[in-house]
Amino acid sequence: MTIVVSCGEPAGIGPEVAAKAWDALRLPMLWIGDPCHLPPGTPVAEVAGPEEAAGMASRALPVLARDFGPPVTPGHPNPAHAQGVIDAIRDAVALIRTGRASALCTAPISKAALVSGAGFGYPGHTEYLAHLGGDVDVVMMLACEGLRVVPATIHIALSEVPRLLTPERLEAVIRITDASLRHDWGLTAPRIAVAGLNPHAGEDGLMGSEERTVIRPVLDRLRAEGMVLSGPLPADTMFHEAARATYDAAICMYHDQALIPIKTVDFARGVNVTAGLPFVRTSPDHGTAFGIAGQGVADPRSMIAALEVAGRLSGQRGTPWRP
Ligand SMILES: NC(=O)C1=CN([C@@H]2O[C@H](COP(=O)(O)OP(=O)(O)OC[C@H]3O[C@@H](n4cnc5c(N)ncnc54)[C@H](O)[C@@H]3O)[C@@H](O)[C@H]2O)C=CC1
Ligand SMILES: NCC(=O)COP(=O)(O)O
Repeated sequence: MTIVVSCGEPAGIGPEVAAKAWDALRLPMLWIGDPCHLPPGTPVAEVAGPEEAAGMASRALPVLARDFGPPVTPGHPNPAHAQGVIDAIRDAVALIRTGRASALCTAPISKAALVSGAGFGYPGHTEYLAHLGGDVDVVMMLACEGLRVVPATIHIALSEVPRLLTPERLEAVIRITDASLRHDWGLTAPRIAVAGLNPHAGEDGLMGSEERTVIRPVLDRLRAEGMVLSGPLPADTMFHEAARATYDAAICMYHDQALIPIKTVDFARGVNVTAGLPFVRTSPDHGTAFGIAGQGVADPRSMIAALEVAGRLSGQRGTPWRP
C-alpha cells in the first residue's frame, strides 16, 4: 500500500530529498504538495489519490497536487505557504485514517515559519500528530542501525525540564516505548536503558535529586511488572559502542540528551518515528537545512531510510489505523 509523504517546508530541502528518495526507491508513495516546489526535471504524475500511485511510482513521482500560490525562495520561508504545509500533514493523516494509505512520512517543517505564517499551535509534527491521532500520548523515537533513543520531554526549554519530568510522564514514555519495541519493531523482550537527568546520574544526590525522587521509583515499579530496565544511568557513558549493545532503546530526559548521540552516530541515516500513534509516522532526522536549499546537494539517505522504516513498521502492524 502507498506511503504518503507530506511536503514539509517548501523553502527547505524537503521537496528535494523526497524526489531523490523516490528516484532511489521507486516504491508506491504519494507526495502531497505543490509540484512547482520539486526540483526541476523531476518526473511527476499528478494523481487523484493513493490508489493511483501504486501503478505510477516506478515511472514518476505520484503527486497529490496543491497550489501554494507565491513562488518559493530557497532558504526563506514564505508565510503564505505555512497553511498549505499544515494542510498537507492533515490531509495525509486523513488518507491513512480512511485506510487509503499505509503510513505517513513527513518532510521537515520549520516550526517558527508555521507559527509566524499560520499561528500553528504545536511545537512540531509529533505534538500535532498526537492531536490528529485522537489526542493520544506519544513519544518521539529516533532510530538508526544499532541505536534507538527516546527523549522523555521534547520541544521545551531546558529550564522547564525538571518541572515537566514527572513520574507520570516518565512512566507513560517507558510504557509507550516498550509497546512500540514489541509491536512495531517485533522485539519479544525489549531491554530499555534509562538515563539520569543530572551529571553522574546525580551521584547519590550530590548533583541533583530527580534520580531519587522521580526516575528510580518509576523504574522500580515497572521492573516489578517484568520490564527489563537499566538505570538511571549516567548519560555521558551510556552511548559508547559497547554500552549501546546492551539495550534496545535509550530513554533520555530531554531532547538534546537523546538527539546528540544519534545524530553523532548516524546523522545520514537516522529516522524519527512517532510511537504511540494509531498509525505509522516516520521522518528523516534532519531539518529544513535552509543553508543548502535549492542547491541540489542535499543528502537523501535519511529520507530513504525513513521511507524504508515506514514500510517495515506498517508491514509489521498490518493495518493502517489501529486505535
Ligand atoms: N521533522 C522536522 O520537521 C524537523 C524540523 N527541524 C527544523 O529544521 C529547521 C532547521 O534546523 P537545524 O537545527 O538547522 O537542523 P538541520 O538538520 O536543518 O541542519 C543542520 C545541519 O545539517 C545540514 N543538513 C541537514 N540535512 C541535510 C541533508 N539531508 N544533506 C546535507 N546536509 C544536511 C544542514 O545544512 C546544516 O548544516 C528548524 O526550523 C527546525 O525546527 C529540525 C529537525 C526535524
Ligand atoms: N529535533 C527533532 C525534531 O524537531 C522533530 O520534530 P517533529 O517535527 O518530528 O516533532
